[in-house]
Amino acid sequence: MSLFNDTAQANIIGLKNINQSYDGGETYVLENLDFLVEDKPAQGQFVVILGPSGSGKSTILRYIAGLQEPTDGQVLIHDKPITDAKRVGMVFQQYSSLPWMTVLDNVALAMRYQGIPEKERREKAMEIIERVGLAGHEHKFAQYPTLSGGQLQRVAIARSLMANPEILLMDEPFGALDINTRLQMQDLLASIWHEFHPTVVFVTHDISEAVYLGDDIYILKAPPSRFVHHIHVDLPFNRNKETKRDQRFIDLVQEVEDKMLQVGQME
Ligand SMILES: Nc1ncnc2c1ncn2[C@@H]1O[C@H](COP(=O)(O)OP(=O)(O)OP(=O)(O)O)[C@@H](O)[C@H]1O
Repeated sequence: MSLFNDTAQANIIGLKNINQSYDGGETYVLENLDFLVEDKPAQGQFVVILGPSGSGKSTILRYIAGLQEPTDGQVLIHDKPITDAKRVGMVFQQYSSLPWMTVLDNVALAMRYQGIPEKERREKAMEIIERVGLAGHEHKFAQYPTLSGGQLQRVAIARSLMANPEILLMDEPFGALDINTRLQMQDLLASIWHEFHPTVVFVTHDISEAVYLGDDIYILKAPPSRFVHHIHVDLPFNRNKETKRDQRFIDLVQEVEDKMLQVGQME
């Protein structure tokens, strides 16, 4: 039985029958992989991908961003072959800002190629800088240690939001942050998501983070990888610190952990 709802009217993301080899077909990182994300316009959704190290999570994000084509298979956005990934934003674990530019210039740059006048670009950039909690830092260079790791990830999120992405891809965005900053960033992301409601595809190794942020969690097995589990997160829409003490949250974390242990033992 498919893990995905293939009766959905329309999918915003469709990976179909994907095979990926990096050594000319001797071994496959991904084999017969499908990944469908239903289109929920004006509502968005938050999908989390978990899987062992090397199971192809970043590879999957690169397909959706249009940065890489699979060895075989189809990559569809809105049920059409991916042609233009302009409305796909991406945030990586490593800071993806330009360190020789200020925070304001980094954020405004995302709109430079859209033909929007500079004054308007800067005003819009300042709104988003304020939204991610960086007001007062806009004239600093986007580099460490002028800004902390958490602040640099705020810049990366602000940059990605500027383009008003329909799809936001996040590859372990909080993986390098200390625990307090990580928790703050999770709440920032959750509130931004409620406001902008893009479709987020989020990769993490942190199970508690996956359950806290996700609507749906998909788990990859080790290579040759494909998705082997789907867990729907039936927690309230608005989550906060209290949610993590809720018995349902604790049970879901346990369920995901059991499934991760199980995939670790799969051939
Ligand atoms: N361009 C490439 N050339 C060769 N091998 C690659 C390339 N990109 C990825 N791989 C290999 O494919 C496998 C999957 O890589 P990928 O980065 O997608 O996994 P991941 O699940 O994101 O890993 P991690 O959790 O460790 O970040 C790894 O074995 C990696 O070495």
